Order: sequence, then structure tokens, then C-alpha cells
Amino acid sequence: MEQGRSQQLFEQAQRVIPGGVNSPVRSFRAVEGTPPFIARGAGAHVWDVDGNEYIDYLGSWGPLALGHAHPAVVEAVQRAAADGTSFGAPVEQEVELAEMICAALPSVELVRLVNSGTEACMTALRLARAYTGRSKIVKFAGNYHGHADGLLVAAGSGALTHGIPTSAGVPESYAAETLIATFNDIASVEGLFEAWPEDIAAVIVEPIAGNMGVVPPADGFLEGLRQVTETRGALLIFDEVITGFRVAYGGAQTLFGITPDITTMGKIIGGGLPVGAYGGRNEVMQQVAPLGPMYQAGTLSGNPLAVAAGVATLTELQRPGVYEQLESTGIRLIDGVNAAFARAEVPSTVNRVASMFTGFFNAGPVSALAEVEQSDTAAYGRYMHALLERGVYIAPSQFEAGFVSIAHTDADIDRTIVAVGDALAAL
Ligand SMILES: Cc1ncc(COP(=O)(O)O)c(CN[C@@H](CN)CCC(=O)O)c1O
Repeated sequence: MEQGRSQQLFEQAQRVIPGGVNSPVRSFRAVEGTPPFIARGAGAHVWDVDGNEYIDYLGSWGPLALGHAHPAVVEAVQRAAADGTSFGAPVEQEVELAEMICAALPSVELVRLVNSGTEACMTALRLARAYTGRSKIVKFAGNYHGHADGLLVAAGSGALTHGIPTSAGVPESYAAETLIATFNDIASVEGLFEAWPEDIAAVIVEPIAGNMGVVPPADGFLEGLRQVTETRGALLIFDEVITGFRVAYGGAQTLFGITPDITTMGKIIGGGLPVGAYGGRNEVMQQVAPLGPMYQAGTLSGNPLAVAAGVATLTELQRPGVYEQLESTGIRLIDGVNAAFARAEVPSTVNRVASMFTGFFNAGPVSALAEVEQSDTAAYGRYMHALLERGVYIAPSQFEAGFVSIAHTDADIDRTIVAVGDALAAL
């Protein structure tokens, strides 16, 4: 596969950017090789600077439920840009996006827009601590909630991929406020509340784990979290940065019928531009400045271009049949992938919820981080490159989610399934 221009750009990038990338997982360090530098995208396809075309299952790590360069999104951003890019003052589009989010999520009566999922999750912790007056937070090993200090403890995603689940530079005093539980093990959470009965401000969870690869919640797990937090006077934070508007228009909380106290969002609500958000019921959100004593701010929060992209995206996702299409595309893909792995007699487990999925090089089941960590990541890396050479782009890490969009056609899926069979034969 021709990669001359990508290699040249990667060398140039590494002279001025750490690892040559602005987010570690893009570096391909976990799977070796040179990351293709992408020139453009359209629908379900991207082209790199060497002219190689790929069917894209990264979708920018989740924001692109509509695919690349959807006309409604491009037009909304172009129109907004023509009137100015930022004012540092309220604009109408911010109200529209906030109203759409509150209408989609009954648990969210007030929502604050920020610039990333990290900001949303970082602030959600501060809000929970302000509301409860407590200092400890419970998170799950392998869950990733962005790179705020207190959350880079036993983190998933790129931290897990690069073997630094607890980052250097996080003072022990910060890390000590973060208690680690085991995803899908409610007893591990109850044990922490036994040990810290009056100290835990909140439990934060990816309701469907995406950052250890996709691992769905076990039956009763989310209900158990809701119950134990209510009983113990702690808040339940659903980190729906991936799952929000992904697995259903109302996110995982409507899919599973659980009402969290705070929800964090990102990715899809910005349609590929930088938007994050945190929200919850009035009583909790009254803490947020300028209403209350918990401070959070941002020069570009609610940026007109970003919220225009978000409004255009959610508008398209409201169209009848969208989520049924995402579901049927996900089923077609995974049925084909499973059949290809079975024909090749390669042990694998594919976990899928709606249009998010991960194929593990692992005989399975894969329902806990300890099982995820048994996966053959070297085989995954070879598979990922074999697919790339056959025009299919999947996550350059075993510990990430893949996505289909409304732009993925049956022809794309069928071509992908052929490429999977050929890639497995070449391993
Ligand atoms: C559940 C969840 N919560 C929070 C975040 C942080 O969002 P950002 O700050 O990257 O916008 C993320 C970010 N996801 C990763 C990939 N799984 C972003 C990709 C990257 O780090 O480059 C997330 O998945």
C-alpha cells in the first residue's frame, strides 16, 4: 500500500508534535506502522494523502453517526462561519442545541455546553462534589472519561492501549480521591461504599463500556448502580460521550430505562466539531455558576459553528427510521464478520450494541476487563493492518469501539466482509 506522503508527513509531524499526533491513539504505536494522514472524507469513506480509499469504521471515534461531510452539517457550518466564528456572548444556536438535548434526555433539565468530553466529565465530578459536599469518586477500571487528572486512574482507551492506565503526573493526593471498582461487578461498588459510607460523591460509569472495547452492562448492573447510589446518598453520573445519541436518540439511559443524576455528552452532539456537555435535574444544576458556587467556564463553549454542526446532526438523527437503519447495518456487519471468523476458525468475540461494536481476538465471553485483557492484541494489530491494506479502516487498538453510520451501504458492508475473510486468510 503506497504510504509515501503519509510517511513524509509523519516524520515532519514528529519533529513538532509529541509522537506526531494530537491524540496518542492516532499514533498507531499499539499496532505499529505509519498512520495514514487523511485528506478527506465523504459518507462512509475516507481518502488518505496517498490516494488510498478506506471504508471508515472509526467515524472520528464516534461523532460521525451521519458519516463524513454530510451536506446538512457542512451547509450549517458554512452558513454559521459566514456570520462570524465566535462572539463570547450568547447566540441563538446554543439555545437550540440545549433545547434539543433536554428534549431528548428526560433526566436533563439544565445542560451546560463545553468543548470536549473531558471537560464535561471533569466538571461533572466537580458538580457532584459541590452538590454532595463529599470528595471521593468511584470509577471503573477500563472506563475512560477523558484526561482530567482524577479520571486518569485505571483508565481505558488510549491509556489502556499504551499501558498507562494511571498517568504519570497525577499526584497521589488526587488519585487517592478516585476509588476503582470492577465494571459489571456491583459487589465491588457496594464494597467501596462499605469502606467509605459517607465520602463518595458520585459513581461515574460508561453505561455501555466503549473504552475497553465494547462491553455491554450485565443484566441488573446499571439498576444496581442506581440503587446503591440512591441508598448511599451519592450521585450517579452516566458518561454518555459515546453512547449519547449513538445507541438511541435518548442514549443508553433511555435504552436501559435508568435515570442518572448527571449525564455527560460529547462527540455526536458536535457532529465532528468540538462540543461537550453536562446536564442533570434542576436541583443539581443550581450549583453551577452563575446560579451557584460551582465554577466552570470556557471561551469557546457553545461556539456558533460547533453548535450549528450539532443542531444539524441531531436534526438528521430525528428522522424516522434512522436508528432502525443503524441497527440493521450493525447486524449485517457483525453477522458477516462472525461468519468470516468462524470460517477461518479464528477465536473471536464480537460485542455490539446498536451501531457500536468491537471484535476481540478472544474466544470469549468478553464481559469484564479481566477477560478483555486476555485478548491477543498482537493478532489484532496484524488484522487491523491487513484490513487497512484491503481498504477497510478499523480502530488502531483492541481497546476501542468501532462504529457504523447511516452512510454505510450494504455494498460497503458486503465489501468489508470479503476483506475480513481475506485479511484472516493472510494473518
Ligand atoms: C466515554 C468517553 N468519555 C469521555 C471521553 C473524552 O472525550 P474527549 O475529551 O476526547 O472529547 C471519551 C473519549 N473517547 C476517546 C476514544 N474512545 C477519544 C479518542 C482519543 O482519545 O483520541 C470517551 O470515549
